[in-house]
Amino acid sequence: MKNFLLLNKLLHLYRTPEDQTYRMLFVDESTVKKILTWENTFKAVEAAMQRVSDGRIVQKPRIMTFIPNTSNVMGTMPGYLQDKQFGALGCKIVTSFPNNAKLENPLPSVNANIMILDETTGIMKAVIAGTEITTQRTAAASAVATKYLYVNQSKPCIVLAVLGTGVQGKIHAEMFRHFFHFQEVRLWNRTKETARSLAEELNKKYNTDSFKYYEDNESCVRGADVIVTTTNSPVAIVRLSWLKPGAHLNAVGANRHHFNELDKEVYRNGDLFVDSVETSQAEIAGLDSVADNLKGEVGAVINGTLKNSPNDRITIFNGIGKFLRYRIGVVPQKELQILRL
Ligand SMILES: NC(=O)C1=CN([C@@H]2O[C@H](COP(=O)(O)OP(=O)(O)OC[C@H]3O[C@@H](n4cnc5c(N)ncnc54)[C@H](O)[C@@H]3O)[C@@H](O)[C@H]2O)C=CC1
Ligand SMILES: O=C(O)C1=NCCCC1
Repeated sequence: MKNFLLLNKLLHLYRTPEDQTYRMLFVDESTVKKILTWENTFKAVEAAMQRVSDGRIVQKPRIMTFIPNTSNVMGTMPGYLQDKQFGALGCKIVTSFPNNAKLENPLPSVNANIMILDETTGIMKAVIAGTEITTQRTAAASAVATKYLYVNQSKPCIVLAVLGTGVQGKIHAEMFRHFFHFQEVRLWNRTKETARSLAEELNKKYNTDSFKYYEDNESCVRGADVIVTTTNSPVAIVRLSWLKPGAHLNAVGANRHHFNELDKEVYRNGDLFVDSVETSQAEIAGLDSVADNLKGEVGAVINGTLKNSPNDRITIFNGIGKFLRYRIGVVPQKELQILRL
């Protein structure tokens, strides 16, 4: 207890030679939830993607520490983003412990904290709880990619299919309906009951019947305009023959098995976009096998330096190459104002 109090005191009162009263701020999850909106998260991620592609970001591939004999992993993601509104120097630590959901008192499987440092002195200014930021930022990255690779091409936004209804599945279903007004949002999950109860919860929340629960992944995907995969599946859950020409996919899930949610044939017959070619090449195992289909960065499409795919091509956004830039990029203006206090 004594140690805990001491640690707490040290954490909250960081002394510097210039300013003996410099205080470090801790922004907890409930404060983050009050500050973040889907709109400002979207804008921050959009800006971050652009900065990646115009070179105003310093960021090396994340370091993943795998815990032996488990599927648990800790990711360390340092970086610097130069941007008047969203910029910062910092590091996110995120863990993915898939069995947290099975605990007697279940916890989210993905948990994160973000350290923000002063860019002129290098002194730590704040620790921001990063779980909600990670949740929203990941879905916003898929939404930005979908906007620029699909929606802006005047393609239909009638049916959305979401495979996997955990934390990411839920936020993708809600955020995509919010931004793109899908008439039908199909939900599939390995444990059927989870998808059924999420459909029920969201229909109630939005007073609608647009959220539909599907018993099998094939019927969920067939006929969908946009597909999102948010699972830990080590085997393909989407096949090429189920897809409409010109459909768009966001592959969010899987860490060590990056390409496994989508069948290889999907990659071979689609155009693949990432958030950062450099970090994706370093991180995505097997990227070489589909290198011919890697078109480039979403940020380059936004910046107008990369052409979009023809309308009948399948497009894929592989969300695994994005690291700290979004964690930093997603710290919105209001939060930075708090940090400056
Ligand atoms: N690219 C990124 O920046 C991020 C990626 N992720 C990844 O997205 C995925 C989902 O994350 P969360 O929703 O936070 O996790 P979660 O634990 O809330 O949900 C996991 C989902 O995967 C499903 N699932 C697990 N094993 C499966 C299998 N063998 N086959 C089919 N479905 C299976 C579960 O039923 C559940 O729907 C994870 O792979 C996670 O690592 C999550 C956050 C950020
Ligand atoms: O980038 C992230 O954030 C995550 N990536 C994979 C594991 C969960 C969080």
